[in-house]
Amino acid sequence: MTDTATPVVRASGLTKTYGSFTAIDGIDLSFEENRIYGLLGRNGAGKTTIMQLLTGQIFPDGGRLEVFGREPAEHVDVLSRICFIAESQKYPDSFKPKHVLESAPLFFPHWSQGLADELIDEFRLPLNRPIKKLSRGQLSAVGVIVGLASRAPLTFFDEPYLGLDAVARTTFYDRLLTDYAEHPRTIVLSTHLIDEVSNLLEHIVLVDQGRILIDRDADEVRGSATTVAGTRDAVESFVAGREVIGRDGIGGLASVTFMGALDALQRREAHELGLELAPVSLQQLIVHLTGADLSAEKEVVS
Ligand SMILES: Nc1ncnc2c1ncn2[C@@H]1O[C@H](COP(=O)(O)OP(=O)(O)OP(=O)(O)O)[C@@H](O)[C@H]1O
Repeated sequence: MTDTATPVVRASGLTKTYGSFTAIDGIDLSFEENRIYGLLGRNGAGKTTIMQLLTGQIFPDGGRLEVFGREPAEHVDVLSRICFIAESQKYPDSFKPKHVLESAPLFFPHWSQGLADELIDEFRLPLNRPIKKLSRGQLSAVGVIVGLASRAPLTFFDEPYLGLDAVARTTFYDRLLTDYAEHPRTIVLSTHLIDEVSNLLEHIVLVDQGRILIDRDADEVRGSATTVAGTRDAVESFVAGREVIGRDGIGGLASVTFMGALDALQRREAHELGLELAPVSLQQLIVHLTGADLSAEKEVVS
């Protein structure tokens, strides 16, 4: 990887309309090689549409798009480097998981059978059961296994966790991180479980109503807000006059998140008041930036 490498995805002014409705409104986007991107946003924001455009499944109505330097829909060699795990992947009626997993290596040149076999065990996937009889979580596991074992240079997961229990989701996140460390590639993860995947994400693209609100390094996004925790009175006096985006607490204890970072002096002041500076919840930040007000919702006051 070099700094001058061509981005894996480069889009400018990308637009997609459905009749008079503009689903994607002239966005600019660039995905670098070997990074994990979080594509975040509320229902209907345009996340799936962006992924469908980037994977050549639908055509843009305007703008320019290059994936691995080429227009994706028209180049088989580009498509062979992409894996897209859709939210509700459809399979032929007669298919069993073993059929999916037998055919996947034909599509993905970097396929790892060893990783697929380990994941089949970890997700306890019944290989011989008809796909239409699988539970929702087992169906999601099929997609997660294909997405990870494909080791495709550009892998999209569109809300891949539907029905997966907490253990299975943790397996997915852990395996994604360890395999990514050994086999770096570009991964784009669309999810609503923002806090759960927060530590995986290196870069955040926040979409709202077909436009991009944030396109920034995840640490920078986290650094754009601060959480202080301690006794309620001390916390409230410390945050007075600040732009509060989230409150949490119980009894005399409170934790409040506000926009902005603290300088060294303000950090010392917080320390002297007995306040702790805690990591910011990315979810709180995103909810705030996309318009909903959670400030009262999460507060637990006894
Ligand atoms: N084929 C279509 N015809 C008309 N409108 C569409 C079509 N596909 C998507 N849309 C609209 O485009 C917008 C973006 O949809 P999209 O599926 O990309 O959202 P999303 O961010 O993935 O949402 P969610 O988180 O709910 O899956 C929505 O308002 C949706 O109703």
